[in-house]
Amino acid sequence: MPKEHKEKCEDAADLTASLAKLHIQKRQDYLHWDDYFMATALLSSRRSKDPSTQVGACIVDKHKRIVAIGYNGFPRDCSDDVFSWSKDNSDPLENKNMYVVHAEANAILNSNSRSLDGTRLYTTLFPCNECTKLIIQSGIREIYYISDKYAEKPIYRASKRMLDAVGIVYQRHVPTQKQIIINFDDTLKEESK
Ligand SMILES: O=c1ccn([C@H]2C[C@H](O)[C@@H](COP(=O)(O)O)O2)c(=O)[nH]1
Ligand SMILES: [Zn+2]
Repeated sequence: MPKEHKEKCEDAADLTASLAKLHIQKRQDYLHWDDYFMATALLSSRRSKDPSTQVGACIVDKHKRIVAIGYNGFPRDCSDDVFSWSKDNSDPLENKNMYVVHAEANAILNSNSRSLDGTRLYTTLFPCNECTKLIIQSGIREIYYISDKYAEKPIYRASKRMLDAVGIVYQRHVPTQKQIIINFDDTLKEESK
C-alpha cells in the first residue's frame, strides 16, 4: 500500500476511535443524588399556592428511591376560593395557619402508610415543631434543608431541641450546581433531530 494511502487510513481509524469514545463515555454534568432529591422537593414546592412561602418535601429510602413528595397547601376540597392565604388578619379564622397542611406532613401522608423507617427527608424549609413531631414518629432519620429563615422563632428552636434529643441528623444542603434548568422545548428539539 502506498505510504500516503496508509497514513490516510490510520487517520480515519483514529477519528472513528475518538468518535466512539465520545459516545460511550458517561456524561460529566449529570445530576448528583442530593441535588436531584432537593430539586424534586423544590419542583414540588412550585405547586404551592401560598403567596409568601412555598415549601416542598421529598422523602427518600435507603435504596435512593423517592417514596413520597409533598408541598404546603390547604386540605383536600378546602378551596382556595373559600380559605384565605393571609397571615395577619385580626380574625384568626381568616388566617392560613389554621388550615395549611405543611409540606412535610403532606409528604408523610402521601407515603400511603408505607414504612418510612430509616428514610431521609429533603425539604426546602427547615421543619416546624409540628412537622418535626411527625418526622420523628414516622422514623425519618436524616433531614436536608435549604432555608432556615425562621431559625430564631421558638417553634423552630423547639424542632432542633427535639431532633437533637432523638439524634436525627439535620444538615443544610449545599448544591453542587447553582441552577438546574428544565426546558420542555429541549426535549421537543431532540425529537425533531
Ligand atoms: O415546617 C413547615 C413550616 C411551614 N410550612 C409552610 C406553612 C405556610 O404555608 C408557609 C409559611 O408561611 P409564612 O407566611 O412564611 O409564615 O410554609 C411548611 O410547609 N412546613
Ligand atoms: Zn411544619
